[in-house]
Order: sequence, then structure tokens, then C-alpha cells
Amino acid sequence: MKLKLNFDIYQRRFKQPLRTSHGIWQIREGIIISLSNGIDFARGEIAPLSWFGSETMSQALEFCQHWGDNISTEDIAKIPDRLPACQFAFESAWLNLTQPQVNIALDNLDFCYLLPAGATALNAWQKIYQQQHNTTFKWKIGVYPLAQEIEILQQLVATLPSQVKLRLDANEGLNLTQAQQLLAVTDNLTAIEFIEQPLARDCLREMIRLSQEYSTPLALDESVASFLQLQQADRQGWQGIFTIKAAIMGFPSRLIEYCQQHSLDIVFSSVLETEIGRDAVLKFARQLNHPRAFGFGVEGFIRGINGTTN
Ligand SMILES: O=C(O)CCC(=O)C1=CC=C[C@@H](O)[C@@H]1C(=O)O
Ligand SMILES: [Mg+2]
Repeated sequence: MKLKLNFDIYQRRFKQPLRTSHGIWQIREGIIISLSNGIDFARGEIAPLSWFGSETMSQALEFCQHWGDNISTEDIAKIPDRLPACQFAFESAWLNLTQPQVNIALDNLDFCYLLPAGATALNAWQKIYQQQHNTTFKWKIGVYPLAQEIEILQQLVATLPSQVKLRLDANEGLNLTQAQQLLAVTDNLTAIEFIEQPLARDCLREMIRLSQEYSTPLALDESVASFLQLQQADRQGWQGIFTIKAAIMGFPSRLIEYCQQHSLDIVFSSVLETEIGRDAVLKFARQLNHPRAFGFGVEGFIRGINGTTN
């Protein structure tokens, strides 16, 4: 079936830089695609995250330009695995075109809110909590010296309301000794929901061992950033949490089917996309039963698609 294709590039400077052990990220670039069957149209979002292993922005743009102003459903089904953000965007737009619109009622979803790295988090959380009364925060570590971050962590946990959980995300920034040092602390902190990607993405064996030696739950993120890596970690015996960045993990139908067939402990996580990509992920995520807060509380960093501060 032939579809009319339109696509527009966007760039959005973050309200504040996102500091992680990967470095400083200030601008989100992406492509909003629109597919039309001549009667209706539906949009999708290509939000690459190349340092997680997805295609680059220029590879995604080259793919869109290749098709000009039309693409067929057969062409969409054949988008290669080296273009996972494109696979996600085109299939989610096609599914939106063919399936009745699902209204995502955001207000009854439980979101995890992202805090800035370092001591800034000690003040940042109150403003968010007063507005959102959320249950969960996520704090980036592996950015400053570990001893300093552990000190801030203990201050943060001491001030958070008792019912609030804290996720720590090291973005591969710790070595084995540092991870053991941190886990020795977090095993005594009930507020810690999990530590995300403490070690480098290819250190799965070591992280399986850490998950057996310590009680703090661990989540894989960069280690499972593609559909293939997700399957491999599952097959290699990962029993912990899978942080799923669906917008860079290829065809949503394939991902949802795998997650439905395998009882994985999942957290859905943003790639700091616009509400177009976010709503596509949340729509598919609701087909799965997963009690963990959605990692889409990123208003502290991203603006609305037209650059507004909403
Ligand atoms: O998962 C969340 O709660 C928010 C999104 C988030 O933390 C990230 C989004 C994109 C890139 C990463 O630096 C970071 C992550 O590692 O999970
Ligand atoms: Mg992460």
C-alpha cells in the first residue's frame, strides 16, 4: 500500500544540559514523520540516540530523503535493523493510521522524574515533588567523584519523603570496585529502587554476579539498547530489570510481542523525545503489565515541540 510521506527535522535545546558519564547533552535533534493514506494522516518520531547504538541523525535523514514523498507499507516492513529509530517511527505512525486513536491519559500514569547530576539534585526534587507528588526520582551518578556522590546520596535519601523511591543511573560510569563500594551503601538504603547500568555495556557477566552478591536491584540500559541485545541479555540469564528505550529499539510490534512472551521486569525509559514519540511508547507500553514508574518525567530537561517551556 502506497503512503504519502512528509518529514521535518527539529532541534530542541534542553532547559538545562543533561550531564551523564557519557558527557554533556544539550540539544535533542529528531525527525517528525507524517504518513497519509489520502484520507487520514498519522505522525511518528525518529529520535536517534547514537551513543546508545542507534543510527545517527544523518543516517536517519538520509533514509527519509531516499523515499522522497512516498513510501509503501512493504518498504516500512523492510526497514533494516541498523535503523531502529526509523523502524520505530514508521511502524508506530503506520499503526496509528490503521488503529483507532488511543487517548493516553497521562494523569493516571506514574512517572519517574529525572534529577540533575550532583548536589543540584538536593534542591531540584522539592520543586518537582510539590507539583507532581510523584513516587520516584532518577539521579545521574558516575559524573562526579564517587565519594562525593555517595555523600550527596545519603543527604538526598535523608530528605526524600519515606514513600518516594530513588533510581541511580551510572550510564556505565563505574568500574567493578566502585560499583561494589556503591552497592555496599545502597544495600542499606530502602529508598533505592535500583541502580541502572553500573558497569560498561559488555560487562553482563560481572553485573549478573553483582546482582547475586548484593540485594540492591540492578537495571540494564545501554546493555539492552537494541532488540537484539535485549534478547541476548535475556538468553544469557539476566534476571534483573530491563530499562527499555522503545523509541530506539526497532519495530514496536516485535518488541511488545517479545515482552508479552517473556515475563521481563521492565522500566520504559524516555530518549528525551517529543510528546509524539513519548505517546507512541506509552501507547504500546500500556499493552504490558509492568508496575514500575515510567521513565518519562523529563520536563526538567525538555521543552515542548515548538520550543515552549511546557
Ligand atoms: O529513564 C529515565 O527515567 C529518563 C531518561 C534517561 O534517564 C535517559 C535518557 C536518554 C539518555 C540517557 O542519558 C538517560 C538514561 O541513561 O537512561
Ligand atoms: Mg540509563
